[in-house]
Amino acid sequence: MTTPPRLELRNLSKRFGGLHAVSEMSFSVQRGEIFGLIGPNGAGKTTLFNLVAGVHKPSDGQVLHDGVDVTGKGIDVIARRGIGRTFQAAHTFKLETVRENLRRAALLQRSYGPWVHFWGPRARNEAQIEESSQQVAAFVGLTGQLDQTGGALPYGQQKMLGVAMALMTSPGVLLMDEPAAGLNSTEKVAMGALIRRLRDERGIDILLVEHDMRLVMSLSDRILVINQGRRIALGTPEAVQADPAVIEAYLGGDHELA
Ligand SMILES: Nc1ncnc2c1ncn2[C@@H]1O[C@H](COP(=O)(O)OP(=O)(O)OP(=O)(O)O)[C@@H](O)[C@H]1O
Repeated sequence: MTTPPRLELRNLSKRFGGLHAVSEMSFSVQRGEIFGLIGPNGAGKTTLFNLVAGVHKPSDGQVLHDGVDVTGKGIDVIARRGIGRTFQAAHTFKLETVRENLRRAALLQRSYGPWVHFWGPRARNEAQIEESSQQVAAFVGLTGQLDQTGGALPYGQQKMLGVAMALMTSPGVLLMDEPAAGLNSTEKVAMGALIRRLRDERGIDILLVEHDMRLVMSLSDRILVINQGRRIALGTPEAVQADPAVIEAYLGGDHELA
């Protein structure tokens, strides 16, 4: 029996009233893959991302994770299945230490849904959480900052903390929404290296939504380009950059395609 793809979208659509934000989208993210998702402003990237993450319910179509239909499941179920999403820097807890942020992220996964009363924070082994926090902090380069408050970290490290928090839920696949946004060029290089290590050293597959073309082109194995909610190209970075439909979609846009 062949192994199912990590994520598979089948004819997925999302309408907001009369607006077709995502239309009949089909693609799969394979094991060991960094899969880029790009498109001009308003193309439907965030909507698609939120459909996979369980924030929105699709109007039509299916989402499969490891071959299991998870269509329309909520964020709690999605997270518990091992589909993680990075926390935006804005969603880290600024007044709490890095260690406390990581602990919260570990507990979040347990504190949703009907099991909340059984899975109260105490039910999880605190020593285990501390050990994971140290491992995750070391992995993203925040060991020396464990006792600093989130708000005291430079912005680049706050974004690293957002990735670290996602790792506390041990995801098999990670949805990353603009990990490079707001970073300077040195921080972008560090974030790119981290994303590669997530795949290479932790075996985490990545669905990457990113406006920084240089980064997405250099990291992704394959890239899906969407515009007005529809697929316009899917292929290697080289193939999509040379695709006339992609060049056309970006002409006059804010983003350079190189
Ligand atoms: N909750 C919502 N209600 C109504 N319309 C929405 C909603 N969310 C998104 N849209 C619309 O759906 C379309 C796709 O938006 P989306 O945010 O997914 O695009 P995007 O590719 O992520 O854009 P950007 O690159 O600017 O973040 C847009 O026309 C947007 O206005």
